[in-house]
Parts: sequence; C-alpha cells; structure tokens
Amino acid sequence: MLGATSTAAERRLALRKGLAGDQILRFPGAINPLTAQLIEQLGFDGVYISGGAFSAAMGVPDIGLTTLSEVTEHGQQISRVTNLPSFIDADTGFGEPMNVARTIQLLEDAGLSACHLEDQVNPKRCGHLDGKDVVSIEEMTKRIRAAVQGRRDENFVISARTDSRAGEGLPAAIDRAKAYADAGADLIFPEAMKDLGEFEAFAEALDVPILANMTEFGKSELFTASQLQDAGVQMVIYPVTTLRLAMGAIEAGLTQIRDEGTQAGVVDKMQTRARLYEVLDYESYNSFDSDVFNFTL
Ligand SMILES: C[C@](O)(C(=O)O)[C@H](CC(=O)O)C(=O)O
Ligand SMILES: [Mg+2]
Repeated sequence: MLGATSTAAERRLALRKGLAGDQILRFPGAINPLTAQLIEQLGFDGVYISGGAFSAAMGVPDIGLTTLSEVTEHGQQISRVTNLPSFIDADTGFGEPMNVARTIQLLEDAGLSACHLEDQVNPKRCGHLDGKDVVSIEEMTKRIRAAVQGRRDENFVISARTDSRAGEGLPAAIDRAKAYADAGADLIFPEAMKDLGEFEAFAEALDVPILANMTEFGKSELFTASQLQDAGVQMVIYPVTTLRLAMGAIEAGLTQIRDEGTQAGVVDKMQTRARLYEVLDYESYNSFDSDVFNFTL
C-alpha cells in the first residue's frame, strides 16, 4: 500500500545477494508503476526499466532523445512502488564522464538499485540494429570509473554494456568487457549475442556476473532462463516485452472498436476492474480510512 515498504538500501542489498546466488534473476521490463506491481506479485526477482520502451511510450525512437530528468523521474515512479530491485537503462550515461557521475547520484536518489551504461557513441541506437558505433575502450572505462566514483551506496550495481560484438567480433568484445570490469563494473551486459556459446564465452572469461538481454525481434534467439543459467548467465531482462504485449493488444482492440462500433467483443481480453483493484491492493487502503473500500463491485 502507498508504495514500497522497503528502503532503497534494502533493495540494493537484495540485488547484491541475488547476483551472488546460483539462481538466474529474471527482470521483466515495467512500462509503468502498475506493471511493476504486477511483476512483483507474479514472483519475479526484479524490475527492468527500459530506455527503448520509455522512449517509445514518449512517442520517439530510442536514439537518446529522452533527458536525464525524464528518465530519472520515470525510474523513481516505478522504484517507489515495488519492493523488488529496479534496474534502469542509463544509455550512454547522459554526457561526459562528469555527467555520468551525476547521473549515478540522481539514480541513487531516485531509489533505483542498478543501471547500465553502454559503450555506444551518441546518438545511440537499439543494440539489436546494424551499424552501431562504439567509443574507444579508454573513453568507456572513463565513463565507468566516473560512475563508480560518483556512487555513494556501494550496493548500487553499475553494469557495463558493450555493443561491440557486432562491429569488432567476439574476442574484442570480451577484451572490452574485461577492461570494463577492471574499471569497476559490477555486471557485464554483452549486447546482441548470436548464440548461447557466446554468452558462455563471456561468462567463462569474466569474474563478474553476466546479463542476457532477451529482447524480441532482435539478434538473439529467445533462450529460456534455465538455458541461460546453464550458460553461466546470472540475470536476464525481458526489456520491451510488456510494451509489445500491451501495444499488440491495444492495436487489436482499437481496430475492433473502430470496425464494430463497440468494445463489447474485446471485453473478455481486458483486465477486469476487480483484478485491477486487487493488483493495486485497494482494499488495504481501508486501514488508513475505512470509508475507502466500502463499495461493492
Ligand atoms: C535493452 C534496451 O537497451 C532497452 O532500451 O530496453 C534495448 C531493447 C530493444 O530495443 O529491443 C536494446 O538496445 O537492446
Ligand atoms: Mg536501451
């Protein structure tokens, strides 16, 4: 009720413990706070907050147009309603290394548990598109060192994503990841892996945990959580999945309303009012004020 009952520090600690455990952590993307509540109630390990989904929801492509303030506010709205750790996409860090340090502090202040920074140039693009460019190893390690320096809660997880697999090949991407881990990254996000063997190669080469991005319509096959766990991966994100599910349903429903003149034919596909109230835990607001939940559906 009224948001998370845990503190940000407790959620970060839980994430640290989870990453040190032997079970893969599953983080679906939350497109809004309500989705995060559902993710928690369905028993997932954490909530991912996607830059791609957020920019799409704002009506623009994922090319770094959303601002640090917008992203932080969105992250805060989500992290404050869930007891799960929340992991946010910080793109290239919103500027030069000094800006990256400040980005980390704002994300900490917003109650987030983790973020990832990527080695793409600006303007960045979705990691599963062709023609990406990356900055030099030196520049990316500067970003990471600045992030680590800016961090005030040592349990805030800083993840380094490398988009170099496509342009530089697997061995070079692994070398980059090693340099990023040496610079202080707690978790490595190898973007757009071609197969399970590539995840395995990263996991074998590195002492820090590995994240797998199971985004649909991308370069990676959709492996199961247990396949990824067997390949040595500690965390999997389903970043844009809830947006795609919702938008697929919204488009089908709107088309039917347009064509049939009523939504009656799609009502059975909707979340009911009763179910919505259950997810929101409407009833428990009665403990504050017994006049709140005194109606019948
Ligand atoms: C993970 C990602 O950075 C995101 O913003 O969610 C995207 C996902 C996508 O566009 O499918 C990515 O670059 O992989
Ligand atoms: Mg992104």
